[in-house]
Amino acid sequence: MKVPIILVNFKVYETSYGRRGLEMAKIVEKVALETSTEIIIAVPATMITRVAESVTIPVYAQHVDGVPEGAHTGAVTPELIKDAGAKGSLLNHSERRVRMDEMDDALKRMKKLGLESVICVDRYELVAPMALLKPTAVLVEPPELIGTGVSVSKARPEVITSAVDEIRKVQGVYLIAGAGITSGEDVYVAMKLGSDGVGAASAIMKAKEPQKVLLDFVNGAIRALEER
Ligand SMILES: O=C[C@H](O)COP(=O)(O)O
Repeated sequence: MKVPIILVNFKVYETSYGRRGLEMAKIVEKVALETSTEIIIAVPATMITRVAESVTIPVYAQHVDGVPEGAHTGAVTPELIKDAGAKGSLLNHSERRVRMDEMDDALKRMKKLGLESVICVDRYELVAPMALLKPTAVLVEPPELIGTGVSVSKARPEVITSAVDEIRKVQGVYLIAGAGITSGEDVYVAMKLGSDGVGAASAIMKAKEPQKVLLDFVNGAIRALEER
């Protein structure tokens, strides 16, 4: 994982799967290559192999289950996503919670498999406790702003600054901010407040011109880094 971190969560938007999902992955790859910036995409589990075989950017799962191998119908385990070609996964997104004991187990197995991990939390108070589990990054997102187009950078900047204070208590874990990130300015502000990057979904997945939006994001991130 490299700073600036830009993580595009495909969720299950209609642009996330099939031919359109593949096209979206290619668009993200194009922007990543053109700007020499790493952009991570978290795709539906059913798309991991197809996408990972088609693009050079890091492909993540959106969720993993901490259940052991064996009789667990429908589970998506760390071993399965690794085998499918994923480089990492989100864990505990507010739209896909994971029980604490399962998260701990999933994380241990992900580390063993060399997979990156992004634990999502819905409030800054959970940043340090989750960072102590030593994921690659913690993603803080106020759930009420997710998908609204009203960014955490503008509406709840104190969430980012408090989360930055929390992540500093633990060495070697990145902090990502998300929820409602819509423009390069939102990315710029999130990073100026001290985050290592952003997570975003709707602004890109629902955009008429996702390439333009993403390019704006990357430019905002680069501008913030240059001013550090
Ligand atoms: O993982 C991504 C977040 O839930 C942000 O979603 P959003 O950009 O649609 O607000």
